[in-house]
Amino acid sequence: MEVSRYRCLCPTTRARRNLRRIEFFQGTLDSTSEITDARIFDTTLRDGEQSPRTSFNYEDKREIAAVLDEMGTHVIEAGFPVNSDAEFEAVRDIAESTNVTTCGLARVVEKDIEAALDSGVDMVHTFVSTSDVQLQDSMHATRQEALDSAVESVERIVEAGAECMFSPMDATRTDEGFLLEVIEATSEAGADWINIPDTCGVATPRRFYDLIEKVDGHTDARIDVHTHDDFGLASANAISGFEAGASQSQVSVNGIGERAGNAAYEEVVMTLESLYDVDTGIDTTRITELSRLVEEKSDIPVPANKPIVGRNAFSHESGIHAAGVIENSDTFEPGVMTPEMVGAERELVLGKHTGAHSVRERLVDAGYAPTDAEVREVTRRVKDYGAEKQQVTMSELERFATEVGVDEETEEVRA
Ligand SMILES: CC(=O)SCCNC(=O)CCNC(=O)[C@H](O)C(C)(C)COP(=O)(O)OP(=O)(O)OC[C@H]1O[C@@H](n2cnc3c(N)ncnc32)[C@H](O)[C@@H]1OP(=O)(O)O
Ligand SMILES: CC(C)C(=O)C(=O)O
Repeated sequence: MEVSRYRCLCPTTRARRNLRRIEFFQGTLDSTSEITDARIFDTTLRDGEQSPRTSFNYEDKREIAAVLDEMGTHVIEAGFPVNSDAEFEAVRDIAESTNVTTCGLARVVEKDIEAALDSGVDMVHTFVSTSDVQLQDSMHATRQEALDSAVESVERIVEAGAECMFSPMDATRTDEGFLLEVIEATSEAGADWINIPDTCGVATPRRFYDLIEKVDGHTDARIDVHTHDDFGLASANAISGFEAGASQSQVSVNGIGERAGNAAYEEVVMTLESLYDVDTGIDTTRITELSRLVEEKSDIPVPANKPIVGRNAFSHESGIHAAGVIENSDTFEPGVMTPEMVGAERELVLGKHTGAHSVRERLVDAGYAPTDAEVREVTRRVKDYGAEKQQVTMSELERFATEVGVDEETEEVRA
């Protein structure tokens, strides 16, 4: 029930934001939840594009990559070069036209790795299944074959001079002894990054923390995590990975990706910034713009209640909440995250749950000078109208004000 935008309740400057953080977190950030190293690897153009029924054309990929680059994203996985000529060209173009570290995906297959290297990306991300179910029924390979091809692939990438990321696919459903053996072997072969993928989204934050902590003890490579949202835990697991020592998380804008998707760019970045006090270096004020761009290009609508980028993320209809927010937005918003920080706007929405404070604010904002009795009467009409599931727009509010006979504010009053 959108009716109006409510701006400038609480000016947000970086200094104020930092001050707030200190107030909110005094004594609550203990050493186990500290995150010191946090980089963002965006896979919107690779895993995000694997969303069923989604495909980005060349221009879409370029446009999305340009915004991610301008925002200061650390790595962009531009695609899977062996997929097709069009994909190869798009990846090559992004590698050439951006300043960011670019990455291309490759199976542990020679032609995939050569295609990725030829595309000119800075980093090649190679992966092999390590869980028994995938080895048996997807790759049709033994553990030894998977291990050998992983090592050979890493060696080839390192020899070619590209940065190398290795993923034991389905790590969270892999026998732990074998997982550690593959990680040790690929690390020795020269992998710069070991990515731990929760391919089928079965990790929980606690279990994922334990796994990342264990992996950290078996490699000198930097650790990256790739989490899926089958149980709605992708972003929580990504953060848990950071807490356990990972340096980087793979995310996608709006959380798009295979099945239920990946950890969401906006959720992971804002959690790091606002709840862990990490300066990611990313320009968060463009998050809403980025989300709208990916929504349009992917054709995957963002749910209204999606954290940070959903239409309702900074909207208030309930009377109690709106009344509090009118005085101080920290009353019913996180406080450590404001709409300004993500390039969004706060909205006071009028409907069945609206209270008098909100109505008064909207009327005054629109140039009226209502009495208390008039506010009560307009509020009654707003509620009745809203209860019929009708949208209470600004023009409805003005109609109610006219019907009730609310005076417009005079020059004298204004002075
Ligand atoms: C969890 C992930 O997101 S993994 C990434 C998944 N992304 C994609 O698949 C998107 C792009 N994929 C593609 O364009 C195609 O699947 C290609 C080009 C990679 C391969 O296409 P095709 O040769 O037609 O094979 P197809 O896709 O039907 O089957 C996959 C093949 O890859 C093999 N495979 C799967 N994972 C790996 C791996 N990590 N390393 C080596 N081979 C692998 C399978 O065993 C199967 O081999 P087979 O053809 O000998 O049976
Ligand atoms: C390629 C790998 C990292 C992947 O996308 C997954 O396991 O989900």
